[in-house]
Amino acid sequence: MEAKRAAAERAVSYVTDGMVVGLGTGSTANWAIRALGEGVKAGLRIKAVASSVASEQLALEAGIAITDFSALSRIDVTIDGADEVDPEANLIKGGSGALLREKILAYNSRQFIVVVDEAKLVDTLGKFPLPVEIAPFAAALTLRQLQRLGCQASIRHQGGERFVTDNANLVADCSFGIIASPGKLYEQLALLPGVMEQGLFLQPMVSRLIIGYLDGRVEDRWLQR
Ligand SMILES: O=C(CO)[C@H](O)[C@H](O)COP(=O)(O)O
Repeated sequence: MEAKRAAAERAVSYVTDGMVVGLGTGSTANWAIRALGEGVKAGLRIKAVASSVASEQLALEAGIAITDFSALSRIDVTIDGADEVDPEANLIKGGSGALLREKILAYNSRQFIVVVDEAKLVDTLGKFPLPVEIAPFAAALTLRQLQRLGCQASIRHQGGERFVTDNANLVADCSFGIIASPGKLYEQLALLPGVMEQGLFLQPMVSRLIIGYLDGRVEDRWLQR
């Protein structure tokens, strides 16, 4: 918890007056939202856009005003977590099912800052099942196509019910074990009808990677974008 918090708080130190800030989703992003809320209470002036209903609620509770996606023409910085990070800073995201809005924010931000604890670092992506957001009406067909790519795919459930995203879609969790070529898989998934978004976030997308360690260290890597 402290490692996630330390990484998130370092990321928030890059937010300055007048910025439009994209808010990620998940426990690490939540630390960033809380820290931003403290900043706002102390006088920081920002506009924020949230990647999920959950993050929007937390932001409002923290005193951060939320702007609608449709009202934005630019996003200065988005701060978000990840489920896995490989040595090239390619990511798996979507553990909380917010991948579609998260990717729109990341792609449209001048800076995309990823905040993780050291447990998220991997040599090769794929141990964490890759979340893929799919259209509900064609779920069975799309699931079969995903399986043909060499994974075990299943529809995500929560509390005994199918998990429904904030965009009214479903999530297929795809266990590949090892993703030998993230670029090739990205293209294959991008070509599949019924796939609304995939949890692979490939470089060059991340502009800064901040890693919190259990011993209290924070590693802050600037990556050209
Ligand atoms: O992609 C995400 C949500 O869709 C999260 O950033 C990812 O699941 C990491 O979560 P946490 O910070 O709780 O470990």
